Amino acid sequence: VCISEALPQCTVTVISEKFSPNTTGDVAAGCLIPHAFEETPIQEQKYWFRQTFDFLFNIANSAEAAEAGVGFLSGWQVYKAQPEEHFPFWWDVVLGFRLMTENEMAKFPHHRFGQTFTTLKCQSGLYLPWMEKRFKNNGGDVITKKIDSIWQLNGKYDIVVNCTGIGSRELIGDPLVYPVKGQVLKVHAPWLKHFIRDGDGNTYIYPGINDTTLGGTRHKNDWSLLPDPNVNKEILDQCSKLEPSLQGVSVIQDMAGLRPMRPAVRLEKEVCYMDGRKLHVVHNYGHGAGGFSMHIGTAKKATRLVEELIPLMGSCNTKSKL
Ligand SMILES: Cc1cc2nc3c(=O)[nH]c(=O)nc-3n(C[C@H](O)[C@H](O)[C@H](O)COP(=O)(O)OP(=O)(O)OC[C@H]3O[C@@H](n4cnc5c(N)ncnc54)[C@H](O)[C@@H]3O)c2cc1C
Ligand SMILES: O=C([O-])CC(=O)C(=O)O
Repeated sequence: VCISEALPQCTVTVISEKFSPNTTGDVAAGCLIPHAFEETPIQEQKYWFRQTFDFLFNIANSAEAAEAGVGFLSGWQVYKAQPEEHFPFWWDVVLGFRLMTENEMAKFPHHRFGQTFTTLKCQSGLYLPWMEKRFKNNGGDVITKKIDSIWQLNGKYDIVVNCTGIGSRELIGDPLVYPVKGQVLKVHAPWLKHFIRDGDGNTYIYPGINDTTLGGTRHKNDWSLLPDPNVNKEILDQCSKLEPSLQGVSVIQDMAGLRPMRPAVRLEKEVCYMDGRKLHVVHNYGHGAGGFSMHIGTAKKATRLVEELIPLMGSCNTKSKL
């Protein structure tokens, strides 16, 4: 979407094995709360988060909010022990961040410290199709296909933008990207209006438009996309401890997805060579547990990298194909 809007001189084709509702993003809670990447400078992560927040803030305030599935969500992040940082790097990007009062903490007898703020949430089942429509309205083309080698694209496209998430492990042979399986439950709990997240990241409750997402698990190097019924029980138990009104709640669906974890998001240009052939690639993958929180910031950077390559294209006087 960012490339097709910023670089109208290019024709853009999205090729993917799976589209919504069958992507990692469809499993995600879609809440904007960043997870820090160890090896990406914090100022850069903050900038990506701010760009993403500003983009979704505008959608949430527009007449398109309902169709796009984007809205504000307030809530509590609570900790069993004092966290290292009382004010995380993103505190002044979200709205109204403050520490919780003793009175508020009384709701969480097992926790000693808390933060409260308003952030944004994307209902992925609405947001992803809305983005796809926006892309097609810009003239973008969509093809459903698995790519076994990036060289399949050589000659057909001038630049390849690699956004394959965990697929990059096989497609690009990147050993740094690995799966962290996450399982969530969609439940019917319309009385809940605030999110509750344990700061350890292992228990969260995110009210959405049509349902509430309960999570979440983090199983490193587990490639299975099948939800585990025992884990469902654990999620319900943990979430009911945080929010006792969830005891006996009716479960609509269970889902699992693979977070494409990496020490840093890979956002860079690469020139690949094979048998005398040359292919320009822009990588944009490895968003781990923060794909929603950072997606517009990283997409804008990928767009700038593509823009830098355009003058090098033989066909730059006509239309570049991506
Ligand atoms: C349980 C859970 C909860 C989460 N909650 C949040 C949250 O609240 N907030 C947040 O910011 N993030 C959250 N995330 C993380 C977020 O979902 C991911 O960071 C994000 O979805 C990654 O997006 P992506 O487009 O890079 O990868 P994906 O969504 O996996 O998309 C990659 C696409 O590439 C395609 N592909 C891969 N390989 C190939 C190939 N060889 N050929 C063709 N196509 C290919 C796939 O079919 C897929 O469509 C959560 C994740 C999980 C699992
Ligand atoms: O941690 C959260 O609050 C949601 C999330 O990003 C994940 O499960 O990956």
